Amino acid sequence: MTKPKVLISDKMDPNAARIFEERGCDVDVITGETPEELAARIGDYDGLAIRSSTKVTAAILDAATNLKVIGRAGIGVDNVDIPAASAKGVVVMNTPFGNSITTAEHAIAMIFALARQIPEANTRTQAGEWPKNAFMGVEVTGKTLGLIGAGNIGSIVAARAQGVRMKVIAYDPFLTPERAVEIGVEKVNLDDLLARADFITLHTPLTDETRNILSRENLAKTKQGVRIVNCARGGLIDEEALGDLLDSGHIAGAALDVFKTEPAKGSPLFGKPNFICTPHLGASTTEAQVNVALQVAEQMADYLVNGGVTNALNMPSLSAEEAPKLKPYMKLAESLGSLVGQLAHGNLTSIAIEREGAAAELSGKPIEGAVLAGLMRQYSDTVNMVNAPFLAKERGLDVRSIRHQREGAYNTLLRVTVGTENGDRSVAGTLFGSDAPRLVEIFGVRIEAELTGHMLYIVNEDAPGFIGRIGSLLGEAGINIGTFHLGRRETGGEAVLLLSVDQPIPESVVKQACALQDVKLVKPLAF
Ligand SMILES: NC(=O)c1ccc[n+]([C@@H]2O[C@H](COP(=O)([O-])OP(=O)(O)OC[C@H]3O[C@@H](n4cnc5c(N)ncnc54)[C@H](O)[C@@H]3O)[C@@H](O)[C@H]2O)c1
Ligand SMILES: O=C(O)CC[C@@H](O)C(=O)O
Repeated sequence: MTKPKVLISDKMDPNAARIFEERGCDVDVITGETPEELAARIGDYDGLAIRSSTKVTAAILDAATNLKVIGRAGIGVDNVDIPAASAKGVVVMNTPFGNSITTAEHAIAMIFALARQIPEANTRTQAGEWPKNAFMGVEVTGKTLGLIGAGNIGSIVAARAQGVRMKVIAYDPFLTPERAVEIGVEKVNLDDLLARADFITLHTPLTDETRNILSRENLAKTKQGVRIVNCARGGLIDEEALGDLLDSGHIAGAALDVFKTEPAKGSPLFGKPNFICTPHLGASTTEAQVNVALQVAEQMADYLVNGGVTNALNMPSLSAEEAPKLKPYMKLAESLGSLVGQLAHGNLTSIAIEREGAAAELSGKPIEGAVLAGLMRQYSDTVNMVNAPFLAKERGLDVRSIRHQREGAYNTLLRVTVGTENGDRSVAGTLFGSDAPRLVEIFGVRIEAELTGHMLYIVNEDAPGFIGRIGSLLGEAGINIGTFHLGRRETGGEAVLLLSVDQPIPESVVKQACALQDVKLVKPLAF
């Protein structure tokens, strides 16, 4: 088997390259390329490991003909066009926890730097001024810290701030009352936070809801003398309004690690005495960079080599432990999806995926992704588990996953039912042993067959002599039959024949089969 190839395109701790190699991937480290250079190179790679400098745009993804996974060594993925990646079937992963402590510590450092004006005092002292009377700081003890966003980083900031005896209030619409109690913060609304906080720190992603959350209007609602820290994302604060309120003295100080436009090389905030900044250093500690490099390489290699999915933003997680258990189900699910896709006529309006017995104990989402991939392959060559759910949604397909606790005739069973304008059509399959997928029912007829390679599906009237006739036809056409499976609704009723053959069946032979006595339908299949 050829080794998966990974490109590391941003400066990353060398542990990442080592892990990729140890896990069986070939790895190249090529940083600092222009988008055009990256686009010209990316077609060779199965994986792309990045930090924040590489911008994975739709144009890069268009050129990424082999790409299967993008791994962000860090949290924010605003430099990746996730909808475009999903549409191309590329998994996007991040490392949501590896740099949280480090970034929270940076926010705390900014709070202290602002409270005691350390950067400016340092500069002027080293300039020989000894400006002892120019600086009067504030204590943080007893002050109110307002968190906007109380997720991973916000809650670590809360714990550290409580350690220095600050009172912590938080605005986060997704923070449950129980979690607020657990992390010891008072949950408040945004106006309340703006009115009460002596220090405000931001810890949300940049979304349509959070963009400009500290707008001119909201900044004006803050307490006189407030100090503001942003180590989350540029774009959360109106930088121009911030500058005006720093000048007017309404805001006593501001510390930014992140800017609306990065690299920020000429902000109007620069040079203001009560403004301090760092060049997006929130995650820049040795510990955090080792953490995220190790994690991203482990996760990406796990996906490329074993199919395990961790911390994906556009696909359900699948542990490396669960991945091998799910593997035969994925094959079964994809074959069943493919079978209904090939056989159901008319517009598909809905699909139901039922799991029973042992299958009911497994994660439903990956199985759903595999069924949809099999089904949608009728419409697109580039479909896979990542983009199939998006394609299905685009086509307006109503997708339902159902988990049954009932005992059935099989230890484990998957049933796929599609709704068409001609009614519902359903197929079902099981695993023989622990890993051999088998079809067990097709449109209400019991039949046992392995869905593999080229097959021929025939519906006929159950009558003597038919099997001989179809055998002779295929034999005369030089087509070798591999396996032969029969099922019927009732004696003398409708019968189903499913046979595997060693080569594609020519159209002329299909036509001859259609013309045989008692035949109602002939359909070549491919898996
Ligand atoms: N400066 C850096 O180098 C650096 C390093 C790491 C992370 N970050 C950034 O820090 C931010 C927070 O990271 P995290 O790991 O804590 O993320 P997280 O997802 O754990 O937490 C984000 C929190 O924001 C909340 N939120 C979402 N929408 C909101 C809204 N409209 N109003 C208020 N709260 C809202 C969410 O409920 C969640 O609790 C991210 O933007 C991340 O990219 C920056
Ligand atoms: O990689 C970096 O240095 C920045 C990381 C940070 O912005 C993140 O979102 O994880």
